[in-house]
Amino acid sequence: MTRGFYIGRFQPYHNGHHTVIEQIAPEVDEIVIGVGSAQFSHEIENPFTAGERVMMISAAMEEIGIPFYAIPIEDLRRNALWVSHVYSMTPYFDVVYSNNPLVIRLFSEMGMKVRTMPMVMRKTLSGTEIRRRMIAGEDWRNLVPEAVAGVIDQIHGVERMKQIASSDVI
Ligand SMILES: Nc1ncnc2c1ncn2[C@@H]1O[C@H](COP(=O)(O)OP(=O)(O)OP(=O)(O)O)[C@@H](O)[C@H]1O
Ligand SMILES: NC(=O)c1ccc[n+]([C@@H]2O[C@H](COP(=O)(O)O)[C@@H](O)[C@H]2O)c1
Repeated sequence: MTRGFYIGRFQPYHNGHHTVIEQIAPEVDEIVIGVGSAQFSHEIENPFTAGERVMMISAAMEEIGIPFYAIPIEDLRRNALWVSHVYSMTPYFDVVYSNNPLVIRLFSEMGMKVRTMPMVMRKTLSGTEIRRRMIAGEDWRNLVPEAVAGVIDQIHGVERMKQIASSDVI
């Protein structure tokens, strides 16, 4: 039994994340998905709650069909303790998948096996670009799995983003 760990903020979960998970799936029996910066929501950079992000991930994972756990993980102001904090919240895992230099360093220093994944269409498949498009009223739906667009509609996510963006200016 091999378990992989993949962490992100998933603000929102998009097709870049989905492609990474499709690539991880054949290499492991189960995936532990860490929903990072879980304490943040209703901010321009972090509009969605951890629970909403769990809904997006769960909806998207249905079409991949591998057993998974989506686990919210709050940030900790002590990088040296963060890996232990993650371990305390998750099922055991054997390998970490990340492109985040700090995540790679912290897990590597603890002796964990870490794999990086190629970036996919990074100009458009980025949370930052998708949030920008949502606020600007541009098309973002083709950048996320259909099931994720459904969750964002259900929670009136775009309306929230626009409202947060306008009150940020005031
Ligand atoms: N297009 C992509 N292709 C492959 N990996 C990606 C892509 N976008 C993000 N990732 C990776 O997925 C993990 C989680 O990313 P994250 O949730 O921060 O998304 P993001 O698009 O980078 O978000 P933001 O723009 O809000 O910072 C990171 O390791 C990141 O490098
Ligand atoms: N000290 C900490 O709290 C700490 C350290 C490293 C990564 N993280 C979190 O892990 C996640 C990494 O995801 P990204 O690769 O999407 O940035 C983020 O939510 C980040 O805040 C937290």
